[in-house]
Amino acid sequence: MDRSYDFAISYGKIRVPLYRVYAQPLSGIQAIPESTYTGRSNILFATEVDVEVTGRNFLPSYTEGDNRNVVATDSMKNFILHQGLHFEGSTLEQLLDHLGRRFLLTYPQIENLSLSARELSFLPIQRPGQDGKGITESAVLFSRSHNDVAVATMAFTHDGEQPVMTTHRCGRINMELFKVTGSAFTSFIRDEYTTLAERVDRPLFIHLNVYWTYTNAASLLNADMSGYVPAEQVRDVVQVVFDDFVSESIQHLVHEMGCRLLERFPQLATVSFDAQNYTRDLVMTSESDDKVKVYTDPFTAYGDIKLTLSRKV
Ligand SMILES: O=c1[nH]c(=O)c2[nH]c(=O)[nH]c2[nH]1
Repeated sequence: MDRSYDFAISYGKIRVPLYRVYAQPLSGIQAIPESTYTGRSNILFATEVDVEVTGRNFLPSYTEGDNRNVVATDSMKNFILHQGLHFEGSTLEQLLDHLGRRFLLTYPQIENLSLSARELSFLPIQRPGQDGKGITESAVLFSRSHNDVAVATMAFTHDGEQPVMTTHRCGRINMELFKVTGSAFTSFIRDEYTTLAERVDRPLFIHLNVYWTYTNAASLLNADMSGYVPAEQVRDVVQVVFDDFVSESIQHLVHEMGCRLLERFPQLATVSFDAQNYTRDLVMTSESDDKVKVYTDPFTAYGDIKLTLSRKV
């Protein structure tokens, strides 16, 4: 039998949980008008890391059962956890850069590597100050948050002896934003398939992922964090735009968000959005006050709107 097929192969480990305590605090962040965020203590720096190896030299592990160029995914997990202790940075991206370079130096057998990190969000609990005055944040107790989180992905390869980063993408995912008034969707194509009413003012509920890349990856990794764009600030800009902007559609909204982000952060090259439409269906309007309404979940399929804005070169 002829078995000369084309191959697309990769292997790795997904969701390696890493809880590093007392990592380097994140400071030196430029403040922006839309956000109070200027850094974090990193007393608890928690993330899940994915590692994916690509290349050709481990093809024999598939075709012949020859594992001589295979790094056991269990060793990858141990390597990540071990490096967690040596990590001296303060961001997800610095962690991936640290891991990527060391993976390639440690395992020359690995041709190309993609690493992703997803924040495991923990927020300090609020409590009365030790002096009995005011409310302060605990320095030891953190509450797991299942809100939106920061993500990052980086790819690495060898340039001679040296590991190099080839691509990067940062992000904030799982935002869920409900705006009760100030969003429209009208004047779309109407034909025999149209049941949707024109809505000059709809309650717009979206699930939103935002991603961005830098023009120069150095501003992303510099120890001087003045060019770093924290995912929390991106979230805050996106939220403020949604709050302010009366959109004609989600397409219109994400375009405005994208323009505002590229204006706010000149160091960024691209911003991308994946927005899902979870707009609720109207059930009833109050007879005495037409601002007061009840909505319920809509039909379970949802619209999916995507956009990438790139600065012209
Ligand atoms: O913002 C929207 N964009 C669409 O393309 C669309 N399509 C739809 O049915 N509702 C909406 N809302």
